[in-house]
Amino acid sequence: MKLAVIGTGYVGLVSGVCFTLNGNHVICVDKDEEKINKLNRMESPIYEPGIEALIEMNLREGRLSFSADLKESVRRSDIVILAVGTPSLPGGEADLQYIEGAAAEIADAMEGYKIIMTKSTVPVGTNERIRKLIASRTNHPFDIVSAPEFLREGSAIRDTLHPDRIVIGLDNPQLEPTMRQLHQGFTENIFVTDIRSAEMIKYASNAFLATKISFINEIANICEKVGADVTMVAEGMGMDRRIGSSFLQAGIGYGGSCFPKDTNALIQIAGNVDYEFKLLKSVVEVNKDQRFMIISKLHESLGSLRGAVIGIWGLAFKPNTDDVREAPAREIVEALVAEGATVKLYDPIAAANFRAQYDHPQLRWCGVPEEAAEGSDAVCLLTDWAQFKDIDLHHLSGTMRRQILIDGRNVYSKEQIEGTGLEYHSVGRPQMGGLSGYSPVAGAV
Ligand SMILES: NC(=O)C1=CN([C@@H]2O[C@H](COP(=O)(O)OP(=O)(O)OC[C@H]3O[C@@H](n4cnc5c(N)ncnc54)[C@H](O)[C@@H]3O)[C@@H](O)[C@H]2O)C=CC1
Ligand SMILES: O=C(O)[C@H]1O[C@H](OP(=O)(O)OP(=O)(O)OC[C@H]2O[C@@H](n3ccc(=O)[nH]c3=O)[C@H](O)[C@@H]2O)[C@H](O)[C@@H](O)[C@@H]1O
Repeated sequence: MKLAVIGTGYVGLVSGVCFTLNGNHVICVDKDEEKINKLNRMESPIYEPGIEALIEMNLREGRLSFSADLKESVRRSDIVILAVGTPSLPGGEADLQYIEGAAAEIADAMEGYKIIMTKSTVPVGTNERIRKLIASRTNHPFDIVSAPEFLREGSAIRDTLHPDRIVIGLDNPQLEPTMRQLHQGFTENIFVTDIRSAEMIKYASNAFLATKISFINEIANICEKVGADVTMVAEGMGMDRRIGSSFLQAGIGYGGSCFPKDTNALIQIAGNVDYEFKLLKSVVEVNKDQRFMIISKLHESLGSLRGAVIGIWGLAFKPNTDDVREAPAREIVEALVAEGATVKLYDPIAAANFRAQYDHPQLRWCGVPEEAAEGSDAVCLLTDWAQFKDIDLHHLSGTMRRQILIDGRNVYSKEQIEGTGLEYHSVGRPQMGGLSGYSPVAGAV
């Protein structure tokens, strides 16, 4: 089959490249000519392990091409996939301007029957809006399919090629065989449903995962006060298959381009039909507060932060990505600057993106994690990059002005901390290192 994928962000590029692997011909389209030029030079505009090798292989084998010409690409395709952004408007609801703009361009380019498949995350009813919009601009026949995407940044290729499930929302049952053929080899678990339910499955899934994270973060906050260890609690909970062990890692909360945006959008979707989604509102509120736990722990150890030097390890919203969209690090760094600290920042790949969005005379940019720690009063680990696990903490402690390590992602074990001389604080675990162990608050036991 011939596909045109509109938008070369994570979703468009990764799904476009992966659709070539089961024999389809794919044109990845973007109106951003800079991105298309980069891709034609076999350079990926996104950081995703393995993507450049796949681009190179498929370009060479002639199954993949890149174009800024949407009209021509649509004309040459049987299936047109919408993978443009749906960012948040100031009120939280999804901004559909890119979806509507692309749909109008597709309609104007059509010269025959097309399947228009939406991979972007869109509010319930959007695919029907797309249908009306296209029908108002062309007499050519077409069908609409909702195919929400569940990939994660950093493991996007594996998630696409080996998904837990593929969700397909359609109202023309004759499309089902084509949809199965399109996804052939990815998984047998293809869940076919109606369009509105497919749209809702995407928001409900992201909201549920965000809920698990905020839930375990609140349990962690309680664990700290009662002397329990949240990593043990999560492990013990996760053994119950009804609960599951994933997304129970306590820390400084979720960030990224999707959970914050999609939870707010679902609150709005509910609000539009006069339903107050109280649970999800709390999930968002808990997440907003959780990052400031880092600042509270710094206050506990250092008192005032005026004149303090704080090292920051990790700026990306999670490891294996250079994405800093809605990264908790941003507000933490801003708070440190506002309190008068000098902040030494290190991230293996996201520093340039972070700096492009936020810079300040109190910030010092570091090339290695040890440099960010040197002369610091405290180091705060905000992203669980694998490299941090292997740092020589004994040596590090000797280079710091005060030996305080605040681990916002529970990376280190008791064994790694013992004997380093570091006063170590993590999330929801009994205190280890320089200070004495936990002392239960009155009434807790
Ligand atoms: N980033 C992720 O990990 C995931 C994202 N999603 C959803 O997928 C959608 C896309 O997200 P990202 O891939 O992050 O997108 P992105 O926002 O990074 O990129 C979208 C691209 O579309 C292009 N574009 C916009 N209008 C266009 C037009 N009319 N013609 C051609 N190109 C156009 C833009 O230039 C941009 O390069 C969103 O709805 C998002 O919620 C879903 C699952 C995972
Ligand atoms: O709709 C989307 O865009 C995507 O959003 C998330 O994917 P992603 O944002 O790439 O990253 P995750 O791995 O889900 O992590 C999100 C955030 O939650 C945090 N997290 C995750 C898991 C956990 O146990 N604890 C935790 O704090 C991470 O540090 C990160 O900040 C979903 O996992 C994908 O299924 C979905 O397709």
